[in-house]
Amino acid sequence: MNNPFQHSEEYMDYLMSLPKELYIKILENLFLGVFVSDQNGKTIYVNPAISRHYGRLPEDLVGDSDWGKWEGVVYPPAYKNMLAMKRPLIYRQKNMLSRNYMEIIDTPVMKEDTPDDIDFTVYVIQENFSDVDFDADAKLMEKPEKVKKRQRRNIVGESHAFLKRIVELERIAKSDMSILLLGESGTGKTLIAEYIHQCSDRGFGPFMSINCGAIPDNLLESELFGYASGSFTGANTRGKKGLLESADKGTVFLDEIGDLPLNLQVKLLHAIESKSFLPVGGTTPVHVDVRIISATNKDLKTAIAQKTFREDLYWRIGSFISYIPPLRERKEDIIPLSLHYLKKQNLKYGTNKVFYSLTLLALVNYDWPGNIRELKNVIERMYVLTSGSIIYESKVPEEIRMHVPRTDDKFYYSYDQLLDQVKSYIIQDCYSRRKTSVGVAEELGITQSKASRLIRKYCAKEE
Ligand SMILES: Nc1ncnc2c1ncn2[C@@H]1O[C@H](COP(=O)(O)OP(=O)(O)OP(=O)(O)O)[C@@H](O)[C@H]1O
Repeated sequence: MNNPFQHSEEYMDYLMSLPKELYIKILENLFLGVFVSDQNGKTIYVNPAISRHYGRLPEDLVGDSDWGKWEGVVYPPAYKNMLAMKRPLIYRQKNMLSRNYMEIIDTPVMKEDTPDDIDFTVYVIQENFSDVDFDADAKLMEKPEKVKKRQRRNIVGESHAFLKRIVELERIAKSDMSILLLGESGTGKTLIAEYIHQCSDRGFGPFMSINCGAIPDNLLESELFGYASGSFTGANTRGKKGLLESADKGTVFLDEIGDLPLNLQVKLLHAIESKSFLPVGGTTPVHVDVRIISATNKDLKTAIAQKTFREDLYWRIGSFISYIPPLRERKEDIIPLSLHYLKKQNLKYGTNKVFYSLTLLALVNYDWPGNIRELKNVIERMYVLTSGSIIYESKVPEEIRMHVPRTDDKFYYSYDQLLDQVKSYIIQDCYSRRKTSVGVAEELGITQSKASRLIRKYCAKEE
């Protein structure tokens, strides 16, 4: 297609005078994924944003004309249709890494002298933004100091599933509403609770947290509410402030609230409603001004039905309820989080280690039952185990490397794609152990030339 918007000669001259580095920087910093293929379908340019969608590094894709590799992550392929129609195509594809839909625009650029021939094709890829709360983002833009705060914190996440919650919580932070964070262990509830506190007007006040499930019941009451002098044997004679009092003008984070014993649930409910309570053994009420943020990975609705959690307390602590999705439901965050934790290790030890692309792919394909806590541990472990500068897939713990993605979504993988994935895992695993095509051929009972071909296909860089 010829570009209908032709520049004037002067403007063209101006564009030509700009340094090449500027164009590279612009493309490299685009949030949208861009890649370009030549007239034969060979990839000639890939920007870093593509890694977010495909879990592969640009350098691993450039020079590649094996569309099967791309089709393995995006379904259905539309490239051939675009070539036949010779006009821009706009369509949606399901990203096989994140399971989200992406919007893609393929634009063929025709040759100047033979306008029927494609010179190259530009592909622009973006997530589906339909569920983004643009109003909330616009409000944040009006308040640069808030955005700065957001950047200051160590909260990493680019998926809409995650960003949507964060933007919502940033808004709620300003009010004094109680917040209940629900989500599996390791999803970042504690980190987010601290962030809410930072974003709130209480940010300069204290942030006190307690794990209700980790402290024996008999100590929990005095930890929370403090005790009066001489209230029990062994107690400090001057008495002790409890967590609620220490957090006055700040925020109290009650982690594992589902483990709070029933008698303390009653006392907590009363303290929240009257903004005062009696310390253990005390007779004078203590008045406090605190905001309560709670978290649990338990199903509180079931606990209410089983009468182990009070419904009135549930509504008190959960004026706003936010569900922090597990990592397997926001796979787009795996690569940014992995890079974040690798960067931290590099900074700590003054090194410059990088991931091999298949390492990242293996991480993305795993379900992470321990969520971000597990991911962080795995990155730190791989970092320590790598003596060179590239963290190869062989350093990924075996249970993660051998994990074949779930296939409960039938539309998700075709039979051929599934077969290809399995082949890829077998070859990669065998090659990471045997190191040579002779070894792979021997172990799998195939000819060496077939082994070499499969290694080139599935572990291209390592051969
Ligand atoms: N979005 C994030 N960006 C960077 N690091 C994160 C993020 N979310 C969580 N982490 C890190 O993952 C680890 C676990 O997070 P956190 O303790 O907040 O989870 P949790 O949901 O409170 O877990 P639990 O329910 O077991 O208490 C921490 O080291 C935290 O710093």
